Order: sequence, then C-alpha cells, then structure tokens
Amino acid sequence: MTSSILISPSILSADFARLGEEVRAIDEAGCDWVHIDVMDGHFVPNITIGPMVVKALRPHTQKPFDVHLMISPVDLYLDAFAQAGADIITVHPEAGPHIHRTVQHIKSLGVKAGVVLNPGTPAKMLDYLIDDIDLILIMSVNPGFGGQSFIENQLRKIEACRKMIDKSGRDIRLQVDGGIDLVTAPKAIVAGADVLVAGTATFRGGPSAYADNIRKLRGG
Ligand SMILES: O=C(CO)[C@@H](O)[C@H](O)COP(=O)(O)O
Ligand SMILES: [Fe+2]
Repeated sequence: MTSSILISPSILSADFARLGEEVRAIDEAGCDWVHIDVMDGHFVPNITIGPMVVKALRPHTQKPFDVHLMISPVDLYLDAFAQAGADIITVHPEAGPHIHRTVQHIKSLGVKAGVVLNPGTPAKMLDYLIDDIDLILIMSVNPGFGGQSFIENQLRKIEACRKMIDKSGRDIRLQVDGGIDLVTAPKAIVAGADVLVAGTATFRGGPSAYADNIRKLRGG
C-alpha cells in the first residue's frame, strides 16, 4: 500500500459546455484520477452524465477514470461504463439487491471495484466485502450535489475503515468525497484517507488555478 495522497477532481464542478478541455486541464494541472459522478434522478435527486459522455471524454486523458455510480438499479449499466473506459467503478450497497454479486461483476469486467458508504451507512457493511474490493469511498456529504459541507462525524468512519484495511493486509485505497477543501483535506488525511475527491476546491478560480488548487489539496 502506497501512502501517497491522490487527488481525483470531480468533474461535476467543471464547465459542462467544455468538458473535454476541462479534463485535459486537470490532467495537465497534475490530478491523479478523474472522478466522474453519474446520477440518475432516482437514486439521487440530480441527473448528470451517462456512458456516452464517459466514452467521449476517454481520448482526452490517460489518467484513470474513477466512476462513481449513483444510479439504481446499478447492475444493468456496469458493462456500458466499463466499455466506455472506466478504470474504477464505485457502487453504493443501496443501489442493487446483491452488493457482493455487483462487486464480482465489476471485477469480471477487468475494472477495479469500489464500495461507497453514504453518511448514514456503517463501516460494518464492509465486513464481508473487504476481501474483494480495491477501494472504499466514504461519502462526507449526502450524494447528489457538489458544493455541500463536510459532515465531520465521517472522520470516525474513515478511521474505522483505515483500521479494517490495515488489518486485511490488502492493497485497498480509502477515498473521501464531499466538502473536501483546504480545511477538511488535512483532517481526512490524518484520519486515514489516501484519495481525495474534490470538485469545488479543484475547479474554483478557473483553469489557471487548477495546478495550485491540486497541489494545495495534496498538502504541498
Ligand atoms: O459524489 C459527489 C456528490 O454526490 C461528489 O463527487 C461531489 O461532486 C463532490 O463535490 P464537492 O463537495 O467537492 O464540491
Ligand atoms: Fe462522487
């Protein structure tokens, strides 16, 4: 397990009229992954993008596409997102009837599998998934929108998941998503997170600010 902090900007806060350019800009600014929030207006109260847009963005960067699925039922769409170029697919246990089967399905597509815990979902949910997953995503806001405030008690869940990961001895990334900025990023890192999703805090100030924003989030 490497201890370096990875930054995965959420393109939910990018300029949707110029998405390809925005993806190239965050790549050049030094991001590690590209976080793509997929919302269906049913699992969460917002609608964003689908596999066709992911496919259209794929030629704009070689950085891993970290695809956060907030859609239900989720299983029907896993193949489409893998074919569109997802490198990591994260799913909510509440988005389908059999989370273990969903994780196996993602892995069968040759894609890394992550499980997302909403603010109200306990870490215990992972007890029988930890042996199979590549990433845990802790939501530090309720899913659906960018620009929300960090829910402080999720730091305890990050700590609990860090212990689970260390105990497992497996190479599992611990990602945090929602309200990450220069105040909350260090807290999440101290609690044990090693991948920070940041939408508002990456894209604020426009393209000329992206490199500085990413460097500061990383703690540099
Ligand atoms: O998954 C989500 C929201 O559901 C996130 O990825 C947000 O897009 C993060 O936005 P900021 O809180 O960083 O603005
Ligand atoms: Fe997200």
